[in-house]
Order: sequence, then structure tokens, then C-alpha cells
Amino acid sequence: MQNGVVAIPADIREFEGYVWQAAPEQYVQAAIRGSGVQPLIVPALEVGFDADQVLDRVDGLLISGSRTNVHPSHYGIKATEGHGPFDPARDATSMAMIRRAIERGLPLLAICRGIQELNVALGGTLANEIQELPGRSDHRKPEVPDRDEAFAVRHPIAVQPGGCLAAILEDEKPMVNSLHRQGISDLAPRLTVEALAEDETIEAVSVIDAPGFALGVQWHPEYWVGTDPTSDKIFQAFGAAVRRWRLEARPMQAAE
Ligand SMILES: N[C@@H](CCC(=O)NCCCC(=O)O)C(=O)O
Repeated sequence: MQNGVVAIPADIREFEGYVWQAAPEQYVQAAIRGSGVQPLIVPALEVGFDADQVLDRVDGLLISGSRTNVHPSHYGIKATEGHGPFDPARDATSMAMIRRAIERGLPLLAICRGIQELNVALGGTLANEIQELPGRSDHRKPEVPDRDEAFAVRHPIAVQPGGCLAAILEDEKPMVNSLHRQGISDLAPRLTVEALAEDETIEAVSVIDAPGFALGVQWHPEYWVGTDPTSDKIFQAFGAAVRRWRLEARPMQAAE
């Protein structure tokens, strides 16, 4: 069934003596089972990447999480070892696609590293090791061997009334998981806050005046698609936006 194709930018990973282009399976499966779309992994290229060549051929953009961090030079900070690990090819590919997807109105769902890339791509900044900031909780991945335990929901968020996330969810204070050590610091001018943690960490944003679905979340809804209503609603809304794009917007853009 033609339900749309969604680009997922790969990370650069090294193992078994090779350099790999890799994306975590949980995002691939969430796109299929939660949004009903066909995922397409896009290689991370530090130079020579043409975002429009890819975006001309897809109906949405799903930006995955990653243990690596956006290089701070993208938001005017001199890099230290503590800002790493880095993945400059992922930075280049992901942020180029984010900027062009927003300009084109292509549906965009950005998760964890993805919301951070969204903020930086639109002119915002990030804070590093946020658990060390005054008044902040520890949002890092729990050091436990079991992956389900690491991705378990563990803190509430306050969804901002009247926003697009509130329209997607019926629960004003859903519980979410947390596996990050960075967070949004200066919010990009084109973003608005859609949800906050109790320690004021920004947990979700949307793009002001975006022609289409453009949502970023700091937690990992992809992990619990199929068992958690909050996760299901986010991916269902993204899938509906992708199908709308495929039926309504893509033919018009192709005719231009
Ligand atoms: N590196 C950034 C973004 C965190 C992120 O995307 N986490 C997902 C990977 C979780 C894991 O398996 O470690 C940050 O730390 O803020």
C-alpha cells in the first residue's frame, strides 16, 4: 500500500573494522508500525549532500536519536572533549534536510538528538551536561543492562495547552522516558515550546507557521510504539501528515 516514504538520516558507526551508515531499528519499526509508512535510510555525508535530491523523493522526514552530539561549532561554541562524541557527517546531512523540509512544508518528526538538531538548524543553542545545571534533574540514560528498563518512562511532562502537541495527545501530563545529557538552551526564533519537564527542560517544540507537521520531542516515543498511547498518537499523527503530503502537496510541488 502506497502510504508514503520517510527519510531517516543514518549515523556514522565503526565496528568490525569498517565504517557503517547505520540507523537504530526502533525508528525503522516505529515508522512502519506506528505511522504506516516506508522508511528509507539516508547516508550521512559530510560533504556533497544534496538535500533536495532526497526530499524530492520522500513524503516525510524522521530524525532519530543518537549518542553523539551536534558539534558546538554549529551554535558558536568552541568544542571541548566534553561536548563529544561527534558525528559531523550526521550533522551535515540531518540539519540540511531539516532546513529544507521546513521550507518545503514536508512533515518532520525530530526525536532526541533530532530536536537538538532542529533547534540548532534554526539558530538556537544547546546546553551540555544539563544534569550539572542548577535546578535540573538527571535526564541521562540509566546505566542498566536491560534496554526496556533504560527506555522506561520515568518523568512527567507538562504539555502546553493550545499547542499542536496538545491537539495530538489527550493527556496533558504524559510520562516519558529520558536518555539525554544535552538540552535546548537558547530556543531558535522559529520554534515554540510544546512541552516542559518539571525542571523546565524543554521536552517538545514545534515550528511556528510551519506549512506542515513539524514537531520535535526530547524523549523517545519510537521505543514504545504499540504499547504506549502517547507514543502511538505521535506516530499516527506523523503518518497522517505524511499521507496528506503524498496525496495533496507532493503532486503540486512536482508540477512546479
Ligand atoms: N546525544 C544527545 C542526544 C541523546 C539521544 O539522542 N539519545 C538517544 C540514544 C540513547 C542511547 O542509546 O544512549 C544527548 O545526549 O543529549
